[in-house]
Amino acid sequence: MVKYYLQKGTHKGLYRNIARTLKFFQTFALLEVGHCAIGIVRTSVIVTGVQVCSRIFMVWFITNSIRQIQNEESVILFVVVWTVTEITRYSFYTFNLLNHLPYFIKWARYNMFIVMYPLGVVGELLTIHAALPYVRRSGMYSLRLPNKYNVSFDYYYFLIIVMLSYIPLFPQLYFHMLRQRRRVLHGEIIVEKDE
Ligand SMILES: CCCCCCCCCCCCC/C=C/C(=O)SCCNC(=O)CCNC(=O)[C@H](O)C(C)(C)COP(=O)(O)OP(=O)(O)OC[C@H]1O[C@@H](n2cnc3c(N)ncnc32)[C@H](O)[C@@H]1OP(=O)(O)O
Repeated sequence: MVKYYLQKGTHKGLYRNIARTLKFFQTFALLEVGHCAIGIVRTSVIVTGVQVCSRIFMVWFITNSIRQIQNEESVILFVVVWTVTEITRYSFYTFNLLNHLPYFIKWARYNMFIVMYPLGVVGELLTIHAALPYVRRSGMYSLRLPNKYNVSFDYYYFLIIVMLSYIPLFPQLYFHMLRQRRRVLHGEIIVEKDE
């Protein structure tokens, strides 16, 4: 991403450039949910599931599907935030497994989210908001009556519901991380409700 920006001097076209890699790795992250479900990783399936599904949704059903929004600054915002977050998170896992975890990586894993999570949410919500006019105009992924299934679905309103669902869901993820932070950095014993 940095190389692209330095070479082109603009963020326009950056999403197209990284789209294939982004789609591959974000989809691959579904394995993380499986790992929690079968107990390889000791963390909440619900928290991990919401996190992974919201990203897959952003990648496939918003950014990849609506070409007109791919050059929005908000797309770059959430992509940069996800990237920085995952570099830190996977460095943490790797060094942890090697039993040589530098304190600054542990510190970064359990502090950076305080700023990165809200920034990621802002990027995602602004991107969905930017998509709304195109979705309304094109009627994409919508099913209008009459049809042979006798079912109607309006993707435009679905997106509004998705945006509203951040209000109850995001605090759950954020407080989960705050609890993890207290456990790992301050040694507090925390009992998760959904475990
Ligand atoms: C149909 C559409 C639906 C849409 C719905 C929309 C609603 C959306 C609501 C809100 C969406 C928010 C969107 C935001 C997205 C962003 O990412 S913004 C960027 C900032 N993001 C973050 O900072 C993410 C922070 N969150 C997390 O990291 C997560 O909560 C988590 C990864 C999902 C879970 O982490 P946690 O419970 O803290 O578990 P860990 O501590 O990481 O792991 C537990 C133990 O397991 C070990 N481990 C885990 N994975 C691995 C691995 N791959 N390899 C090796 N080891 C692993 C880990 O070391 C821990 O071990 P111990 O320390 O021994 O316990």
